[in-house]
Amino acid sequence: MVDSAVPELPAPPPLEELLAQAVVVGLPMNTRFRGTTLRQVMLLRGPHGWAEFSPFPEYDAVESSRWLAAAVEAGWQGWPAPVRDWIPVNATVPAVPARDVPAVLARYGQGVGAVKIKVAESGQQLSNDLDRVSAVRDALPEAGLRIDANAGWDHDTALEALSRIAEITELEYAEQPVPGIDGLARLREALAARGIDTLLAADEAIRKETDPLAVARAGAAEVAVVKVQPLGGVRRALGIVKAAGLDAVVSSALDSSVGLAGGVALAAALPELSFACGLGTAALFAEDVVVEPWIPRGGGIAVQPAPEPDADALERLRLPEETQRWWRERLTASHAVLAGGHRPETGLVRL
Ligand SMILES: O=C(O)CCC(=O)c1ccccc1C(=O)O
Ligand SMILES: [Mg+2]
Repeated sequence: MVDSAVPELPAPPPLEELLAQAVVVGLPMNTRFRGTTLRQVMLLRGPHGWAEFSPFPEYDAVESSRWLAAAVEAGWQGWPAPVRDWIPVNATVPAVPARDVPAVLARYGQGVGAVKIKVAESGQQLSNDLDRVSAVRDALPEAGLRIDANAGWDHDTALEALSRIAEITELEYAEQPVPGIDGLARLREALAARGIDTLLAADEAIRKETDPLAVARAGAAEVAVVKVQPLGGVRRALGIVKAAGLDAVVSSALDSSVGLAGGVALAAALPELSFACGLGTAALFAEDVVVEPWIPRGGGIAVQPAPEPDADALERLRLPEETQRWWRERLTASHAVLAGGHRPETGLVRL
C-alpha cells in the first residue's frame, strides 16, 4: 500500500543567515566519480551546527532547493532520534578497470560485508563491467554485491548484462539498470520471463521525479535508494520511505563527512534497515573537511553526532572567490524557490 502523504519541506531562515558563514570547498577525489575529480561542496553554519549544500553543478534552482531544505534541517533544526547505533555500509567501486579493484577495496579496510559496483559508464563495454564484477567477487567471495548502472543501459542491454552477471554471482539488487519507472517495470517482467529473480532498486526514478512515490505505486522496484539532500532532508526521506513501503537503502550524494552525517542520521532513524547503506563515499576523497573523515571501518559507521569541520581544512580546500560567488548565487536562487513555497510533489513553483 502506498500512503500518499509526504512531509512538506521546511521553511528556510532568512537568506542572510544562511550566507553568514557559508564557505565553498573542493574535495579532491582518489578516483574519478560521476565524471569529476574535485567535488565542490558549500558548507553553512546554523544554530544547530554545520550543514552541507552540495547540489551537482548542473542542477537548477528547483532541484537544488530540496538540497537546501536538507541543509536547513541539519543546521537549523537537527535530526530525529536514532533507533540503532551502527550502520552497515557498502564499499563503492567506481567504474575502474578490473585490475584497480583491489586498491579501491583496500581503502575500506577489513570487514567489508557489501559492495556496490558502478557499471554502464559511457565509453565502456559490457565486458569491462563483467570483469569488474568478477574482480570484486574474487576479492570478497562472501560479500553481498549490488550494481548501479545510473540508468545507463537500455532495455535489451540490461537484460543481457543482468543475465551475464547472474552467471558470475548472485546480486543483492540491481540499482537503476534502465531509465524511468516504466523502464524498470518492463525490465522486471522481462527478467522474470527469463527466470532471473534479481531485485531492482530505484534511485534516479525516485530522486529526479517530481513524485517520489510513483515507483512504489507502479510496483516498479523492490528497493528504494534514498538520499537525504535530493529528497529534502532526513524527515522528508523518512516520510517517503514510510509511504512507499519499500525496503530502503540510504546512499550518499558524494557528500563531505558533514553531509554524510545526515545520511547516517536517516539510516539510524529508519524503523527497518535490510541492506548495507551507500554511505562509504568518504573513502573516495583524498581530502575531507574534518580531521577524522567518516570512512567506514569494520564494514560500517558508528552513529555519532554530526562532525565539525576543521578550520585548517576549510582554509586549505577553500575555492577561489569567483566560485564562492557562483555558489552564493545558486544558494540565493534555491532559497527563493524554497521560501516561495515550492510544491515538490507537483513540481510547481509558487512565485
Ligand atoms: O551508493 C553508494 O555506494 C555511493 C553513492 C553513489 O553511488 C552516488 C553518489 C553520488 C551521486 C549518485 C550516486 C548513485 O547512487 O547513483
Ligand atoms: Mg545510484
